[in-house]
This record gives sequence, C-alpha cells and structure tokens, in this order.
Amino acid sequence: MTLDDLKSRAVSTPSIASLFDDEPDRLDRMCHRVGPLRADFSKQHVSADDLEALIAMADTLDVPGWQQRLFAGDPINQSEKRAVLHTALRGVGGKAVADDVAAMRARMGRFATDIRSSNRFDDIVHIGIGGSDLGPRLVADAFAATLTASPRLHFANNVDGASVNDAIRGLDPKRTLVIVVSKSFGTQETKMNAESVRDWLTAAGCSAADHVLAVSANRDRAIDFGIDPDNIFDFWDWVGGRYSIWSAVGLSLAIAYGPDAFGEMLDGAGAMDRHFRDTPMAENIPVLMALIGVWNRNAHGYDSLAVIPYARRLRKLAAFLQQLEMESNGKGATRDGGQAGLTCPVIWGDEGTNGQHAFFQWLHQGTSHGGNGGAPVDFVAVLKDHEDRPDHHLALLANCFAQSEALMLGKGEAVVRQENADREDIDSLAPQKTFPGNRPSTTLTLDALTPSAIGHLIALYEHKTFVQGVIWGLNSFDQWGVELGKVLAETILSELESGEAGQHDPSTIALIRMAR
Ligand SMILES: O=P(O)(O)OC[C@H]1O[C@](O)(CO)[C@@H](O)[C@@H]1O
Repeated sequence: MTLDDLKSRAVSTPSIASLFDDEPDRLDRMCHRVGPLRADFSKQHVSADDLEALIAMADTLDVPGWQQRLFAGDPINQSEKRAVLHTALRGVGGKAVADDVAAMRARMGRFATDIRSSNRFDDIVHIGIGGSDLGPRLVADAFAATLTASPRLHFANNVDGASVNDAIRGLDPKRTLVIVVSKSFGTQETKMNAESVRDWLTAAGCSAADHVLAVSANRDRAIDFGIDPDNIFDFWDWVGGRYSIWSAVGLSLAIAYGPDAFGEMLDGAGAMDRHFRDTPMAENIPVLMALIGVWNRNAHGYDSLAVIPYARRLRKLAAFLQQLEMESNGKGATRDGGQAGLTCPVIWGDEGTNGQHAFFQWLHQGTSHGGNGGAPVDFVAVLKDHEDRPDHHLALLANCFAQSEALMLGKGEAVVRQENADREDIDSLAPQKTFPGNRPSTTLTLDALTPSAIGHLIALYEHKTFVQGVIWGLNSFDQWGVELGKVLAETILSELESGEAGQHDPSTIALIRMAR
C-alpha cells in the first residue's frame, strides 16, 4: 500500500463504534503504555486491518532504517548536512557526542546549584523565541504542578516591546539574572530584547558580565554581541531549535526548578526514546501515533489536528506542537526535491474545559472540505490531582472522557426526534440537534504531571513528527520556509527607519508610508 492508496481504502472502514463490536480485542490492542504515559488509540477511525496495512507501508518506506540512522548520528538533516541527535541529550544514541553532552550537563548542574544556593537572584528573565522559548515555557508551567520556581521565571519572546516590558516589570535589576537563548544568535527579536534588557541593567548600575548569560550554538556571535565568554553555555548544530529543550536551552528551568527535576525530565524522554527505538511498530506508541495521523490526513482528508490538554498546566502544548510539527513537516517538497502530497495538518488547540465553550461546537457539528467535519483530537489528561481539589479534578476528567465519547458516538436524528416529539418545528430542528459522531480522537493519560511524564510526552510527539516526516518523504529538520519573511522584514525595517520606501507592491508601500 502507498500513500495514494489510503483514501480509497478508508472508504470501507466501518464506523468507530462498530469497530468496537467487530474487534473484541480492540481496546487491548489499541492501548499502550510507557512508564507514566498511556495512549488509547481505540477511538480512532482505523480498523485492525487498516493499521496492519499502515505498518506494512511504514516498513516499505524504511521507517526502521531511518530510526537507526537517527540514533546512529547519520547526517539525516541532508539539506543542512547535519546529524540530528537530540536523543543523545537524554543519553540515548549518538555515542560520538556523549562526552560533550555529559560535560555540559555537569556544568549546567553545578551552575544551577550554585545560583540556587547563592540567593543572589530573585528572578530570571529568559529571552528567546521559537524553539528557544516554547519548550521552556511549556515545561515551566508543567513543572509548577509539583515544584515552585525559585528564582521566579519570566519570558520575553516577541519583538513587540510589550513582551520585554511585561517580562521585566516590577523586577529589581540588581537581583535579576538574564539568560539570552538563541541557537543562531542572529535572531532579530532575541537580539533586540537582549539589548533592551541590557540597557535596563546598565541604567541601574549592574554590569552585564554579572547578570547576563547566553545559551547558543554560535559562540562567536554571542561574543560579538558582548556576552562574556565565560557566561556562554554552548550547544551544537546537531540539536534542532525545536528539539532543543533538553540542551542548555533548558538552563533557566534547571536553575528555577532545580537540576534534579531537569534530569528527571531528560530521563523520562530517554525512556520514550528507548521505547521508540526498541519496540515493534505494532506496539510502538510514537509510530502508531504517526501512522494514525497520516491516516487521518491522507485517507480521511482531515486538514487539522486539535490538541486539547485537560490540564491547565499543559495549556501551552498546542503552541509548542505548532512549531514542532508544522515547522518540521509543513512542507511541499520532498527531501529529494520532488513534490510532496498532503503533509502536516494545522495543529491547534486550547485547554479543556475552556475549549468546550468556544470551538467544540465546530468539532462536533462543523463541516470541512472533503466531507469529514471537524478535526481529530488528541485529548491529554493527568490522572493525579495536583491542586488538592478532588471535586474539580473529577469534573475535569469527566468532561475530557465525555467529549471523546460524544465525538465518537454522536446522537442520531431518530433519538433527537423522539426527545423533541412535541415540537411543531421538528423537521427543521432535528438535523440541527443531530450529532454525526464517528469523529476520531486519541486519549493520552499521564499518571501524574511529573518532570518524567512531561519528558515522555514531549519525546513522544518528537518521534511522531520524525516518523511522519519519513512517511511523507520530508526532511523534518530544516525550515527554509521561515527565511523569506525574515529577509523582507530587514529591508522594510531599514526603510521604516530611513523613511524611504523601496520597491514593493502598492499595498506594502501604502502600509510603509502609513507607519512612517
Ligand atoms: O534559537 P534561534 O536561533 O534564535 O532561533 C529561534 C527560532 O527561529 C527559527 O529559526 C524560525 O525562525 C526556529 O527554527 C528557531 O527555533
């Protein structure tokens, strides 16, 4: 079976509800666990036979070979001629870099411990954007389920002055540590925010050497920017920005929440790496998640995937996954220069239960191109109550479980007619109150929101993204599509500063003139 065959195959897949009748072992076969993370794929619109065919397709497309090349440190990021070794940061694969990784982790651990015990700083301002921001923000929230940040953590990402102003508002510069995180150290937003915070420090009589650290894979540029060489934490070009939370990019987390928590997160991710590397595809959670995502995209024609954590402390998950999946696989050219077919869907979402009072109407009854309305959903729930509010927690879980059941079962028109038999407008009302159902979802549960569990969860999505890239024929580790806008923004910025609009389309010239 090839990607092109999926659509015709899906036409004969029975409804999700009837798959439970047809396949008595469905629940057991479609639920898998690694440590604290359990994945339930049974409410996906895919039969046992479909899944078997998808696994055979993955085999034909050499997913196992790509897995081996990933862990071996082969230069699988071909367009940039780089290895992809974020798993080595979790102690799995990439033997050649193990010493560098161990040395950096030891330095981070010592540094974090010193800062925590010195009581020199009340606050950390973490400056970065994209992969140098989204992971640390997601994890900082998640760690707060079980730990208290000390020093407190603040983030500045956007070039909008509101971002840096919000981050430093009310802080005492003398008691603030600034960590500038940029793999390239060439990112406009990060450099501007770093300059503004440095001005804020020096205006208060603080020396940048005592207050500003950098984390970068480009030491020279960090030094040129004026960072003291002793204050630079390096990482390497074989760590992609959106896969970098495990490197020194996580330094602010290690300081604020302690190196032990950071290490537990790495160990959790490492456990997911070993599962991914060593488990047959039929039981391999990242592989199954990837294949089901491909099925939903290429067979059922869904354009998006909603990610709904029923856990407030994971509310940045969708934003994180937007970069991870859409920057990795939002591409139209294959790695050998061919034309790709349908690739990464739009990733979106918000925390449950809030989303229920906003976009769930669309999930249940919305229409979309190609006939399948709504979107597949990844529900993420945490079984343990970390807030000491058992009544709230049970209500939260009840809502999560109810939504996946409602999406799957829907509500038929006959039932609606029976319930509303006394309405004289029943003919117009019944279709409006009918739920088509048969809408697919996965439910991921974490036993508790521990650092290990968040490590498992992020690594799961990383490997899912990798496998999907292999199946779609993409290089998931470059991002040429972000360059054009960056270059144009530099040009327009100089024109805004000089007041002279250059060669543009009429709309852009009018906007430049207006801003002047
Ligand atoms: O860490 P850097 O080099 O500042 O880059 C930030 C982000 O910008 C991007 O290059 C996209 O513009 C991302 O891939 C990256 O995570």
